[in-house]
Amino acid sequence: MLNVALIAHDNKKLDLAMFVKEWKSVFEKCKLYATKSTGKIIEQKIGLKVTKLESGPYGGDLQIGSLIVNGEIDFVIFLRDPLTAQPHEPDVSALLRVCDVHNIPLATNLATAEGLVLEIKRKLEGGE
Ligand SMILES: O=C(CO)COP(=O)(O)O
Repeated sequence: MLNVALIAHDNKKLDLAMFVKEWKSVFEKCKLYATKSTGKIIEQKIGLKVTKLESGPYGGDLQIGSLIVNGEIDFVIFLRDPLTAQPHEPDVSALLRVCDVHNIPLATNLATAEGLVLEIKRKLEGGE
């Protein structure tokens, strides 16, 4: 089982939901984690089960970061809003940093997310 964290800032939540819908056949084979509002949208709009953590501004990014440190996340898709300042920017940076510290594949835009989901699909199909 592959563990995937899905996170999106408000202006990117629709993009993420559409992306997850497009690749539902892949994501339904993964264990999904998300920050609270992102997870709710994925559950309600796509019908996938998601383990929901706190909302990003309330520490959810740090909780995902902690899961990464514990070796419990294999892939992260985090659609950030590059045009809006976030009150919890230090938490966002910390999450990105632990991905790099632990060499966890991280997509922060749809183009890279596409590449990442193809890699998830390849792994699920037993590819090395
Ligand atoms: O703020 C976030 C990531 O930094 C996402 O949090 P929500 O999914 O709760 O909106």
